[in-house]
Amino acid sequence: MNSPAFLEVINLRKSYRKQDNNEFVVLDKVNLTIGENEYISVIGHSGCGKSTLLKIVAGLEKATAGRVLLDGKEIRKPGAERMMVFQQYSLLPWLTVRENIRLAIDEVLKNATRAEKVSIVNEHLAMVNLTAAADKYPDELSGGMKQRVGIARALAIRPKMLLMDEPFGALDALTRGKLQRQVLDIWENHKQAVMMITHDVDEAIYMSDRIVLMTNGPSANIGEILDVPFSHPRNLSEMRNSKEYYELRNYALNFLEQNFTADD
Ligand SMILES: Nc1ncnc2c1ncn2[C@@H]1O[C@H](COP(=O)(O)OP(=O)(O)OP(=O)(O)O)[C@@H](O)[C@H]1O
Repeated sequence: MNSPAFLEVINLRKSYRKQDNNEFVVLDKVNLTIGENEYISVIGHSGCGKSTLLKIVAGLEKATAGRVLLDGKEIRKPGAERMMVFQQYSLLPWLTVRENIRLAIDEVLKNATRAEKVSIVNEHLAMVNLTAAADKYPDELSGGMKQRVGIARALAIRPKMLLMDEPFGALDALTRGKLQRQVLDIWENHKQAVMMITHDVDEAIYMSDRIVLMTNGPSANIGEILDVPFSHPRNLSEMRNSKEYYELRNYALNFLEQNFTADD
């Protein structure tokens, strides 16, 4: 089932030095590969190190030991081939929707002509249904719209890999469902490697090809990786009517329950 490795996380360890000078090991012996067109979700209890893992892949944090390779090359710093979408929208409030997306394109696609840049902005505004809101400022947008700008901005750079840290976590259930569908539509049409952190087992099953279940920290690592047995494009109501859906859901929930500690 696994496609050839595009992202390779090899024996990754991340620790911090505590105030008493002892080492606090967040992640230890983490091994993971992600295929070029694969959508992976990472689930685990709060504080187990999911964001730390994502930040190391993004190049925002350094591993203490081990290696992370993208397309065979070691990741040492952030790069435009890996774009990050955060739970909080991180838009520049003094720029319009269009300008927020354009800024990212100006920074990364330096050789594109002005006309090409305008066309990329328009294409990505349309992709997330924001054409009508293009000239609005972030303050004038709902949470779901802001998150769509963040996603359009990340995709506009045409990254090889999309890194998302609970991208739907701050949204109400209805908006979350709509945005999950939209992101899945985009991904089903323009496949790329995705690593998405979520706390929501249903979201992980709906969207991803494989689900990475992390053990609790300290020294967290990968407990199990579950294959999601549904092909794309996916239909949520059909999936929810199937036995496999509930078996997988229960399996993942049981895993998380068994790894529950007093700190959670
Ligand atoms: N800069 C840092 N210095 C010291 N400890 C840190 C630092 N960053 C993270 N940690 C610790 O590493 C552990 C993992 O944090 P991380 O944010 O990766 O967890 P998480 O699984 O993403 O949590 P959540 O689901 O709550 O977002 C936590 O115990 C956290 O306190």
